[in-house]
Amino acid sequence: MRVPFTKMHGLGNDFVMLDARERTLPPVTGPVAAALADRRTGIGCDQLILLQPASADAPGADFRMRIFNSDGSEVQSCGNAARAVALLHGSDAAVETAGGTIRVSPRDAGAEVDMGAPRFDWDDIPLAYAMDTAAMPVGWPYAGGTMHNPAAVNVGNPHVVFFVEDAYAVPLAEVGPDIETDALFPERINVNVASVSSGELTLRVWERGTGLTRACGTGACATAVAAIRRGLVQSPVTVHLPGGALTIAWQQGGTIMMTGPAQTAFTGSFEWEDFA
Ligand SMILES: N[C@H](CCC[C@H](N)C(=O)O)C(=O)O
Repeated sequence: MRVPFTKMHGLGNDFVMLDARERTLPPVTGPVAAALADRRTGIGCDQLILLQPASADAPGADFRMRIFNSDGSEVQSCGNAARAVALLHGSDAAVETAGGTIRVSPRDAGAEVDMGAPRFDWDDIPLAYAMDTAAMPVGWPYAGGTMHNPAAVNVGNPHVVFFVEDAYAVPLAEVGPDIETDALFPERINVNVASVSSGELTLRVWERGTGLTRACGTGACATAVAAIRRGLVQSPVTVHLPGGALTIAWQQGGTIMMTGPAQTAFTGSFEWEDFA
């Protein structure tokens, strides 16, 4: 079966988009997603995004977005892909995800997304046992220092956020995998390292199931919420990632609004049987 795809990205966090809202595709499994995501033997992407008709679980949604990391793991949310979906869909939409229903609105060269409300309870992250998620009594050493007292936030998917002097001084490719797979995080975790300067955030992310990416929308949301909770910045806040900047707005008790760019790189097609 010949299958069309659209290659898109949000600040360099890239996606292969499969649109099965009006056509039937064979089941997308973890191994198929990982094969398509492979940058040498497949199309290559950080995440594979599958659009389908909304399920009965989300009556108010216009359609469903499923997210597969490049390791094939299916996860609950993807902020940069939400903006790409807004661009692809071309109008406002309520989008069902495993992390809850989000609302996307195309904006000039990008989109605004209501990512829903963050959750902070230890068992909502989830953590393996009870702990204060505003400043966790844990630390991880790395060559040259120790990162400690992170925050944990669930923004549809799980994030741990470390605030450090210089986000670019942390060897994130070394310490990220250890934290991602620590037993404290039964569903693994996305690892955010951020620094604060002039009321803005500088952020780098080791993504669960993918590794270092040029940008992470949910990471920007989680980090902004954690920084606002700690009084380090005010809302709305600009978050500078390696691939570019996002604007995140949030007030205690409300939902997270993320605004930023999204782009289409190219379109193509592939033979399903070559990857299944
Ligand atoms: N790696 C994430 C999914 C992709 C999130 C990221 N690409 C974004 O823009 O939010 C996870 O396992 O929860």
